[in-house]
Amino acid sequence: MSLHSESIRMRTKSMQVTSDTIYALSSGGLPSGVAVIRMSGAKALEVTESLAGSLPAARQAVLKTIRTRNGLVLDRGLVLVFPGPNSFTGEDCAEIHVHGGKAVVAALLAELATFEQCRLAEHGEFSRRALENGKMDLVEVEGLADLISAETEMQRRLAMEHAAGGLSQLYDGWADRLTRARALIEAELDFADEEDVPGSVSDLVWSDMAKLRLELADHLAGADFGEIIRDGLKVVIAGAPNAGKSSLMNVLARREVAIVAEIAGTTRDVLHVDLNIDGYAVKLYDTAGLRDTDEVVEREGIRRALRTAADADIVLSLAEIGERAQLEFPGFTGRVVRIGTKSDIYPDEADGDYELRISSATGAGLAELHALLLEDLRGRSSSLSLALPSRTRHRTLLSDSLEALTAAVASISAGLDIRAEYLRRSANSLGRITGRVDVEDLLDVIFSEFCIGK
Ligand SMILES: Nc1nc2c(ncn2[C@@H]2O[C@H](COP(=O)(O)OP(=O)(O)OP(=O)(O)O)[C@@H](O)[C@H]2O)c(=O)[nH]1
Ligand SMILES: [K+]
Ligand SMILES: [Mg+2]
Repeated sequence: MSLHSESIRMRTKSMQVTSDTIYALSSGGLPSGVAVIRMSGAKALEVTESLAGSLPAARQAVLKTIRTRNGLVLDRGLVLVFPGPNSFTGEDCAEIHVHGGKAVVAALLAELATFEQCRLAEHGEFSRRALENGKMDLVEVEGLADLISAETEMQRRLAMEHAAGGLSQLYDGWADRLTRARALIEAELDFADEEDVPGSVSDLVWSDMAKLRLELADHLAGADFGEIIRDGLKVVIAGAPNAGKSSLMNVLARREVAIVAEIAGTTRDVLHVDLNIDGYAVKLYDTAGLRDTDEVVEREGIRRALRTAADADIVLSLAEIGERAQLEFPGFTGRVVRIGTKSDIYPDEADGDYELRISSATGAGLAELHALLLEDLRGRSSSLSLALPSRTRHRTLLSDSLEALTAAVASISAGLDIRAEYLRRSANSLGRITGRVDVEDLLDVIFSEFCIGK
């Protein structure tokens, strides 16, 4: 077993480790044209053979009649086997593709349950086994989960980058550089009197580490954008009562999400819809109109409105063009877009000082609002690459790694052993993102690049 899977096994020890063969309906809701039932574990092939009469060649789809052990025909369908370790989980795996009728699938699952040591898989258990067997690292598993829940094109691309190992490759590459630097330093420390070690490698090491520090900082700066792609851009509609906030929400959502009325103070709760703006997920919030009031429920609504605005990426501050309201959003440091509403009844272009003038009634200005949001989104990324961190977990560990690397580079007057220790910590934090360890690599580099074992 590799050190990698060893470390993951240790980390996941608290999880249930069993030798059960698991099965599940891996395709979506029923009824459907085809339903895929997946199996993984020691008995997967034996069970498949029992159901299909014989086993197809590895990784080849063959049409079979699927029967219970009593000879009752369940269905005809494609059968595939993936003997381990060349499978998704690393264990023996099989797939049976049957017709996606509820009774067909129920009958097949019931038959599977009759086999010893076979049981229905728990949530994510196939992926967990793949992780435990070193088939995927943590970032890839997270990416796979994101890929399955992706609803917009950008979410899909980001998830694909993670699931396919793009991000892991980056982190592994950096961890290798840190390990190499440490190896060179350790060699200088331990074997400085031996001839085979280059005299002073320090300059090379530290200039590469300074470069790596910049790359890491640059990458970390992309976390904001990565999180916005994954979680959606938070856009909050705020403004005075009757400014037309709920009307805008409804027209952007293309359905009657919020109650619209002439009565000021109609909206109390924070309402929310998910939009897809050219492939980007946008979370749009409608909030209570902001004003001084003694009414208890409305006051609570206003408190929630301000709290939601404080958390926003963008606040759309709406005011009826004739009203000229000036609003404050305490705690919010992002972009406020001042929007004048009901332009259909205020045709004078010179009225008020607004970035945009809209009418939810006629649709005027909505294309410009759409363009503004899209431009804002695109402006948040400095590169075209989607190898971006997208979770708080990534951000925290990358910050730890950067902090340690910064300390290593900056501690010029400290001993090499101390600086090497900072490098170790930096690599360790990267390794914790993907779930890899680097001890073995360190030894490999030391013993392969220098003939110090003489
Ligand atoms: N002419 C015109 N009327 C509008 C427009 N947008 C909204 N209104 C009207 O303005 C009134 C208030 O609209 P709402 O969307 O409920 O306003 P709001 O900002 O959500 O109000 P509160 O929830 O009470 O804070 C309603 O009578 C709407 O029909 C518009 O673009 N043009
Ligand atoms: K209203
Ligand atoms: Mg409203």
